Amino acid sequence: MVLNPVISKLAGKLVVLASASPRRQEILSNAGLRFELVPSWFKETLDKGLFKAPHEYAVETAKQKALEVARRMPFKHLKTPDIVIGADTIVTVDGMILEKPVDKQDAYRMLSSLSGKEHSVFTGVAIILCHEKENDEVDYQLVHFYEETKVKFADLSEDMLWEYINSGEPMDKAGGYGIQALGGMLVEYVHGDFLNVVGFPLNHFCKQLDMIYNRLELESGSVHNNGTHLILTQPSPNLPALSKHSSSSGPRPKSPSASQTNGTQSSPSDSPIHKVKRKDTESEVGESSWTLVNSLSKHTDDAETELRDSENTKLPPTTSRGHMIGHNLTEPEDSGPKKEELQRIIELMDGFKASKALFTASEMCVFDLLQSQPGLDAAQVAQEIKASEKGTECLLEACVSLGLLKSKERKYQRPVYKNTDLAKRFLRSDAPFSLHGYIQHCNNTVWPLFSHLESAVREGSNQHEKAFGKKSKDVFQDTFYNSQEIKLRFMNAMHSIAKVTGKAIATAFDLSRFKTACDLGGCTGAMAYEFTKAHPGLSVTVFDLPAVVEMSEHFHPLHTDNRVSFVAGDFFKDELPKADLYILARILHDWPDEKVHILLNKIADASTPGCGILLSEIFLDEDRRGPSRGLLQALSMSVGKQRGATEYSLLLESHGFITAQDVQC
Ligand SMILES: Cc1cn([C@H]2C[C@H](O)[C@@H](COP(=O)(O)OP(=O)(O)OP(=O)(O)O)O2)c(=O)[nH]c1=O
Repeated sequence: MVLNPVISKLAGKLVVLASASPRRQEILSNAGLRFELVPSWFKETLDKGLFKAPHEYAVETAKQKALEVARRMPFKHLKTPDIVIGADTIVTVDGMILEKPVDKQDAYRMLSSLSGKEHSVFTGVAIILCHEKENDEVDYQLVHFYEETKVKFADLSEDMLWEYINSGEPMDKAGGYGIQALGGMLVEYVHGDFLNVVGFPLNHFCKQLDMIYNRLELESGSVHNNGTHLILTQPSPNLPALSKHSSSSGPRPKSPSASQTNGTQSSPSDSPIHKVKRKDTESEVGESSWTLVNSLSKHTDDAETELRDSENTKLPPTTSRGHMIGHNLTEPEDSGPKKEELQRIIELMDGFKASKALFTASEMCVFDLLQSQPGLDAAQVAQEIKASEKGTECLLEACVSLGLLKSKERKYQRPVYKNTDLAKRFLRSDAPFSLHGYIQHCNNTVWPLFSHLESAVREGSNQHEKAFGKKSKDVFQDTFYNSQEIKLRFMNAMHSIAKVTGKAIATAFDLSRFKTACDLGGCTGAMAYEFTKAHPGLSVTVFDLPAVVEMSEHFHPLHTDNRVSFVAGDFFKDELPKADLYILARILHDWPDEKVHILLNKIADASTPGCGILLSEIFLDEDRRGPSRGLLQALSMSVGKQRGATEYSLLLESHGFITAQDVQC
């Protein structure tokens, strides 16, 4: 039995701890983790001067320790591990990085520099996920993060210092002390994770495992919606506004008692605002980033942005390789462009090429073709998709480099191609979680709009006319969307996104007390079906424009659930169907505040105490510095607006709904 269910996800996997540290072994085995011990041979000799902040040094060392073991095992141990864990602990004080002392004198220098002061202990952790490929090569997916703990030492007398050094304890420990033993007597306070000081940030590690195995696992439709949040709100029963208030379009008067009177009001510790700020608090003690080494896709979480942002604010690099020599607290000299900096810029410059390669391969049905006929070479693919051989070869090779296709070299013959798992799951048009429809929308609608971004920025208006020769005010009702083909494409896009994200949204909250729901702007009903699938006692009415409801029949044959019904209407004008729960998934960002108020007013009118709203959107960070996905989307939005959690909560509150729960999925 293990306390943390994430640890149990590793049962049956070959987990390797690439560390000789007895502390790390003890922490992880006490947590119930079963692992094999293969200490790393990597020498901790990275040049500290190359790192902008101390944690980067610790993370890089942890990565190198783990990678060395991951690469060695298939050859020396003749087995490939599933996961390799590496870690590196350092102590920083006054801009210096302290590792393990080389001798007693070194320990004395370290401990006297810590005396009477607060210092930081950083542990960098690298988790390497090894994927064996058919050709016996191994792909390494790397997840790394770090944790910072602040420790304050009491003033240490010379006698104490030498007594402690002579105990022998300092010698194999970063900073020359062991907080878990005699060294604990030197410590006045600890802020942060204690185990991080001892050598392994167990809590942060479990959170990362959770990200790997629960959130990012794309099995059974649960996906990580990078930045998508859901809010479940319910009207306060004490608000007269909820019973019979006139449905004016402006905000309802806010009752100061609203949040105090409802029993479900969150305490500060679990209020949505607090949770949205979770990232800020976490960033005080640690950050994480996701990189894929060698192949396939690249996951980036918000913390990676924090990592970049924090570069300028952390300690300047030490200039020495040693433990305490020559630190520099002034502005570091610009030693020319760093590899990672250039890489980041190049990634940004090339981003559009990767998108367009994906769109083109998808439009030309390459993934469908290679699904039905795996193992074709470039000439055969070119013939099937009616394209030039040269162009097709370039496209196929680009897709291989992006992790969308796999190629197999053959002696004296041209390579053959087949879909990667990613392409099988998301890119073929008939896959259960196909994003084909959404990709087509990106290629045919979003892409042309973005090609006029400069004019959009100059003019502050949408560029439909320039991109498509038609003006667009209300994207869902104007002439642009009047074409059947375009409407169907848009519905296809919404359908595919709803299918991929629907389960995560439907299961994010306990909805057992709701018997009826209304999915406003529910389009093809894909989301509604996910809700009925997840909640056997729930019936869902999809409410959307008449033309949409009419066309949604194209998608119905897939579904036979009689708990999903469709009602045609305009949610700004017509009466809303009665329901216990109103679902607003990816709706509100399309509209300015005035329109949002009209819609929320109508929901409030249709609601009785105890009813709820489930809101799913990309929430901007409170400081509006991320996530990029939301901010980039805003660039092509015409009348709508991206908002943060507090902004949404305030809009909801002004119509008598208090935020009951906020989750990120
Ligand atoms: C600050 C501090 C460090 N430490 C230990 C944890 C680490 O084992 C060590 C820092 O050295 P590391 O280089 O991080 O680890 P290591 O050399 O012991 O093991 P490996 O490289 O094989 O993984 O210091 C304590 O045990 N207690 C403490 O209070």
